Amino acid sequence: MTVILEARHVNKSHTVHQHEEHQILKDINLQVRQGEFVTVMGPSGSGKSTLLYNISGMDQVSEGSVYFAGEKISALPEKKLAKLRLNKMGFIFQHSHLLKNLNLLDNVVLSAYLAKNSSKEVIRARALRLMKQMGVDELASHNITQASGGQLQRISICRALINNPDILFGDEPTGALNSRTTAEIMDILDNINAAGTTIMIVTHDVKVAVRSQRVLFMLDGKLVAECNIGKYNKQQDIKARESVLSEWLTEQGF
Ligand SMILES: Nc1ncnc2c1ncn2[C@@H]1O[C@H](COP(=O)(O)OP(=O)(O)OP(=O)(O)O)[C@@H](O)[C@H]1O
Repeated sequence: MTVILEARHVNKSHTVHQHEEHQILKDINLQVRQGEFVTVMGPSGSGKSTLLYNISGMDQVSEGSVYFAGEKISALPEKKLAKLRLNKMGFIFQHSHLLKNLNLLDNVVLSAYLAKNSSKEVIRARALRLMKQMGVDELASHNITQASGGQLQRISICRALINNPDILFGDEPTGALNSRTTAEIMDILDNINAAGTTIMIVTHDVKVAVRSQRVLFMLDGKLVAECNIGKYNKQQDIKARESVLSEWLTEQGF
């Protein structure tokens, strides 16, 4: 299958205490195939979020290269990179980061207005269609204080999908949700992945990781292990997948 995202010998350092260099990512080599659903796990502080931000072009690697759909994005000027992120990538975070001075529909359409690939009418119709699919269309004219955490996360998924991205990145997208809402959001992500969108998310939660095809494990800035659990299908016994993954995580000392 085609590789959509690749990291080659990626290092990332931050300067701390004025001159001291702190190396966060250490020689990361990684390939994500088109249509895959990959999760990244590991202890707090191991570098999971840093990995996500550096391979999605949200942050700049210190050394090494990142390729997206065959193009070396780690060398792109910021303007070109921003355009590529806008058109080809979607992002969801632990907290929805929606704008409080816009209603929820306007939050969803904003990045499509910026991308200017379609008319405003077409974009609004697509946004309402997405919001309907996610069960939040009735909240279109509400603001962020008038929706629950789960509803806001559905809205941020609509926002991430509005430009029809090839890949969806998530940094703890269910981290602030209860277990029932987590399962609902994961059902949505399963469907998005089944429709062809590649997904890569960082999570602490086995119940989230169990939905992915491949789990990468990070320790002290390095990718140290991976577990291939195969594509999740709704007929499968989720408990069996969970126990395979939990056993593997125990082996990693998690
Ligand atoms: N901008 C920065 N400047 C200096 N250090 C940073 C910066 N960003 C992250 N770090 C450090 O890099 C390390 C990895 O952070 P990161 O957030 O990537 O870890 P994580 O595995 O996602 O952690 P968590 O699970 O707690 O979210 C931490 O020690 C953190 O303090």
